[in-house]
Amino acid sequence: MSTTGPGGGRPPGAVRLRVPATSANLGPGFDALGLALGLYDEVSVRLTPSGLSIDAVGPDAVPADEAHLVVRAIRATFDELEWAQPGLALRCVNRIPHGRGLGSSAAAIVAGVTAVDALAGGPLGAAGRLRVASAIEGHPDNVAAALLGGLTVAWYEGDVPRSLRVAPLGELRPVVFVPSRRQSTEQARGALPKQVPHADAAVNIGRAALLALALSGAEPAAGAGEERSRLLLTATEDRMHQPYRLPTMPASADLVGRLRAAGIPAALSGSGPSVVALGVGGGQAAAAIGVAAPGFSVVPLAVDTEGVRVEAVDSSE
Ligand SMILES: Nc1ncnc2c1ncn2[C@@H]1O[C@H](COP(=O)(O)OP(=O)(O)OP(=O)(O)O)[C@@H](O)[C@H]1O
Ligand SMILES: N[C@@H](CCO)C(=O)O
Repeated sequence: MSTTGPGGGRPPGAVRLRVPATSANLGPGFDALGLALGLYDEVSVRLTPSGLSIDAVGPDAVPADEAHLVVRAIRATFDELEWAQPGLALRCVNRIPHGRGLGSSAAAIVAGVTAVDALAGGPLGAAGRLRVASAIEGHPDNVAAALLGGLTVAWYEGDVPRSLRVAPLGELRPVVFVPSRRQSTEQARGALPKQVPHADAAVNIGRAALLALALSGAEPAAGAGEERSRLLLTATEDRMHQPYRLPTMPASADLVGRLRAAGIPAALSGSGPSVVALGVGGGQAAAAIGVAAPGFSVVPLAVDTEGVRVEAVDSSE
């Protein structure tokens, strides 16, 4: 690692940004599909001569030292740019609940990587931000949606993550059901088998392709709202991860089952235990909200179409 930034010194400055929650998988799109949601963490980063201070507000406890995930992402990005590590003063307003399947870790990582890239004048670019953030997160689906907003597909070419974004259907009205219980993504990935039956993989390929088309506005033959709802119900079926994870989350399993029985396209959000309902139009959102969900907070959310937003950057300090 070099000990200097451009011009021979520590890059100066401060940056403030907001970053959205994300729901990954959406049923069949395991590790590939992501949807950005209108719920935001806010992060301000100021570079200082030395030391580390973290002022974090939010319902979940976070470390106040170098283990803090935003700090780890900032450090990784300085290393990537081969710049000397600065002191840091962070202020975080955390609204995305942690360990619930709403992409809190991806949001923290994207915030750190984007903050440094913005202060440095953008040398990483979109591809570099995705690469650095995915390497920390371990998979690119939440990260892509948090960076780009909207509906994203993420994949690897060799070991290089790539992503594509579309603005999803304007009538999409996501509702998330958030339990108080946490489950780490690492734990939830531990429930997955090394191999799945070929027939299940084939079903998932068809469902994921259908979901991407249906969510990005491709018209069902008859063009009617009800038809699209039915398509989405089919398109959110999954045989790759939920059959293995849901038995470890009985309340989420029960809720997904009851929402789907009511005709509402529902799936685990990310690795759970939150559940996401992908209703189309106000009627389906209201129907989802009306399904009894004891133990869950019911949160209707807009779709975020922008991704992480740098709200202020001052490189002159
Ligand atoms: N804003 C934050 N500041 C610091 N650490 C955070 C922040 N958000 C998340 N983390 C860290 O990430 C952990 C949660 O990550 P995890 O991947 O298990 O769940 P998630 O990202 O909320 O859900 P999912 O990945 O399934 O969408 C927290 O326990 C915490 O250690
Ligand atoms: N695709 C990841 C998302 C985690 O939010 C998983 O299901 O483990």
